[in-house]
Amino acid sequence: MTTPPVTPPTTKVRPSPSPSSTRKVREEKILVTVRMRPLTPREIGNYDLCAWDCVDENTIASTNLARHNAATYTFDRVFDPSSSNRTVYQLGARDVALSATKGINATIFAYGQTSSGKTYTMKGIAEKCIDDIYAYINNATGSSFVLKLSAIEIYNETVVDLLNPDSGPLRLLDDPERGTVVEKLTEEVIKNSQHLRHLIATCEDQRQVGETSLNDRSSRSHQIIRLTIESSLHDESGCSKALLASLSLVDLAGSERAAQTNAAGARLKEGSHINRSLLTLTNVIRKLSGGKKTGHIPYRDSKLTRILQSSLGGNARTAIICTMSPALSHVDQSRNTLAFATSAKEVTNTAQVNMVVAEKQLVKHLQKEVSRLKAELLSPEPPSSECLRSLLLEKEQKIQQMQREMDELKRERDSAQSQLEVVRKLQDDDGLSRQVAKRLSFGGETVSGGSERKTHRRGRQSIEPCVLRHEIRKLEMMQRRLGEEADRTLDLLSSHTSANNRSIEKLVSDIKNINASLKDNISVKEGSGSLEEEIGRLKCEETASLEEKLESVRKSLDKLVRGEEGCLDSRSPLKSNKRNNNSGSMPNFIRSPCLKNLHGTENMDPGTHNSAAAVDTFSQKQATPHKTADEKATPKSSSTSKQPQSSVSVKKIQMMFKTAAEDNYQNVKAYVTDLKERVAKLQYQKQLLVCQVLELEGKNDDLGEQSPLPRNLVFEDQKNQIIMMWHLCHVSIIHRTQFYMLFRGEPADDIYIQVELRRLTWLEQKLSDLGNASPALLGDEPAGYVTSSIKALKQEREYLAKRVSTKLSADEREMLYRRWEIPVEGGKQRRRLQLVNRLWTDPLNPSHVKESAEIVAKLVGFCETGSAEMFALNFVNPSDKTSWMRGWNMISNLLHR
Ligand SMILES: Nc1ncnc2c1ncn2[C@@H]1O[C@H](COP(=O)(O)OP(=O)(O)OP(=O)(O)O)[C@@H](O)[C@H]1O
Repeated sequence: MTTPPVTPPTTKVRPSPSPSSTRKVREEKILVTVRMRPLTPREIGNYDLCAWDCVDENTIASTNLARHNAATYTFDRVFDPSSSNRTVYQLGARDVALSATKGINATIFAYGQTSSGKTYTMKGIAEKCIDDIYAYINNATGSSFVLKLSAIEIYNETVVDLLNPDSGPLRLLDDPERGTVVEKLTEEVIKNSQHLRHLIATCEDQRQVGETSLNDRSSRSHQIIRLTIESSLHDESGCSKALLASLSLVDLAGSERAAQTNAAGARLKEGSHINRSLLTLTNVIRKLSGGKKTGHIPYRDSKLTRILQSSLGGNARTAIICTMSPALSHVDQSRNTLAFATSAKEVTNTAQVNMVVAEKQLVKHLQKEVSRLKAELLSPEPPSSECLRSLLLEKEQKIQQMQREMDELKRERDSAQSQLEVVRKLQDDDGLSRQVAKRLSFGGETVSGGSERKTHRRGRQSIEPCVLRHEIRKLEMMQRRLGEEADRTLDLLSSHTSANNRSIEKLVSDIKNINASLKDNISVKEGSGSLEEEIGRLKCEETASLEEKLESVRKSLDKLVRGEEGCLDSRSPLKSNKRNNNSGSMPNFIRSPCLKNLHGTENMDPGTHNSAAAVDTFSQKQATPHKTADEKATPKSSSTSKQPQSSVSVKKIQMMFKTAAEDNYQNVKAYVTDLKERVAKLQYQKQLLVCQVLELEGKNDDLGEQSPLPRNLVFEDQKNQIIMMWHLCHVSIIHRTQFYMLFRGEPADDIYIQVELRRLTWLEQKLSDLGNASPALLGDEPAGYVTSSIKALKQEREYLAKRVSTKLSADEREMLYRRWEIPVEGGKQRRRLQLVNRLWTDPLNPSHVKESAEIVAKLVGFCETGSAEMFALNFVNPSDKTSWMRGWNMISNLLHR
């Protein structure tokens, strides 16, 4: 199949400069779907359970999880493991992909942890896209199409041309018209669909070569295949009109890296690799999903987000297919994927048809536009009073809206303050404070990430003093940054105003004070001081003082904003009656530009000395608490009469509103919002930290004291955690059985339970670190340590299966086969193995666990009077395989007694 007449671009094409009203802008949310792949043979072999269920075509829910971990998510579409690539394409990508044939940019992403099926899905999507695009082209009459393909891979923030890998790393350039472009990127003109398929396969191969030469490179690199479609329509005059759009197919790196980086935050372990692009992608999505499009979106923080900027909240239609494994062992990663998908659902794009015109047409259009503007400029007609009135009205509305936002911010701040008060009070009350500490430190996110993540989940690990010290340092750093930021913002504000403004001076000195006090705090030497000192310092730290200072800054800002209102009010025919008490009564930086304009030389009132002096006198009056009778008697009109209002041209007033007021509103608003956000964040983090410190103190003080929870509840909770971790770490089922039978929650068992919990938590962390450090190992090639463990578990099951015939009577065997639904087919040996293979496979089902333990105990001949000391296992590094397996040897020795 060949493309109909290809028209090589004879003239350079540019985006159409036609007025926006003639270009249709389409606002729509990103299409977000989730695809759950089947369990892999490896996962099945590891007795992994399904942790998720596709409840209906939009909903996915956790299953097999404890109730407090249960969750339900809804998306535009959810694809269960039986869904084919065709279904996923048709319902999750087709509509978006085909937009590219109609001049609208389109992007399809696959996001998910490694081995969740991203590449599998994107290959299917690419295939189906090619079919559909060529079907469309073949049916379109009167148009000609030019298709071009480019492909890149981003690995370690290096961009490589997949169509010309020898070209080495490529640079990104900022093109004023096209946005970010990859310099010297090969773009192949496509001859036909076979050619396109061949080129895409070449890119895949290229990626595969990378994979073999550098281990798990594919799971760490992002691949972007971009198909550019230009469709041209020729009219009789010979001018051509064209639509130009691109379809980007993006296969992202395994998302566990983003999650890992997020979790660890600034405390990321040395040496671990950060995939900046993925982290930035999640940040960008998170910010955009908060409805922020005007604030700073960190597109420029990574190459991936720079290249795909238009696809994330910009001029494109976007579909994201989130892929996930159903396995219980990947439940955390799947949750991260679903959280990402949930954020992505909220992102809105503004796609539009990209019209391009030939140069001749463009020149014509621009000439017309120039003449129109010239005519407008030469027009002597001043703006009508109606026009002025509407301008004022608009400004007034802006002010009111800003006022409402300020009130809202104040309310939020007050509520944050009262929460802080509550926490402080709770600190005074020992008993209560510990409960709060528990709730806060186990329930929510802490300042730090990585290791605390486990603490939250298990709720059992203590926090190391050095960790807390580090957290405190981090808070201090953040405080310092806040101060610096405030300084910078203030400089910016000051640049808009007259130098003699007292309010600004006060603001400057307030912020300098804050900075000085912050620097004092930071002057404590890094690493010095004990934890107690840190806690003492933290407790008596002047949060309140920082707050007071910021409050003072805020008040200054409030004054400025009120002054701004006055500035406008004094000129507003609509508002001056309502608010003439305040109007024009405050010298301020918002007003200053107005005054500057008004007191310009051509409009200078001969009776006025100069504008700065006028402002100064005015501010002095304001500062004087008791006015003299004369001053009071001074008619208001006399001061306002000095304003050269009447002599100012309408155009100047317009200019004044357009520039000075607008700039100042935005600056004040952004500044206040930023301060508020940062203070709230710091307060929250401090609360968490204080609570953690309290908890630590409580643990240290009360070691041996009675737990606030009844013993049996604590034991049940710990037992369930242990059982789940046995399962996740593939621990010997004989070990599980003996432990389960021996320890029933007596006070003397505590130490063994604590040791087992710590051992398993550590082991699980270690295994997950190993897996995260080398994501390919989580796929079809699990880590050697895990493999050894699983192998040992299998051997143990085979061993136990042999004992079924000797240790159980025929009746007992039959009864068990019936109870455990072991099919009759397959012979005795097979049935025995099937029975044993089912033991200890459902950690969340207490009766299953109990029965499993009873059967294993019977098979091995355990009685409940075993020696507890055998459980004093060592903490060894799994890299030391032999010592790590020693626990196994102990168990197998038991078997051969
Ligand atoms: N929907 C599915 N149905 C059947 N098998 C699947 C499905 N999705 C993925 N697989 C299989 O799972 C394995 C991993 O898939 P794939 O390589 O696509 O994962 P990935 O997310 O791209 O991994 P990586 O990030 O490491 O590149 C492959 O063997 C693939 O064939």
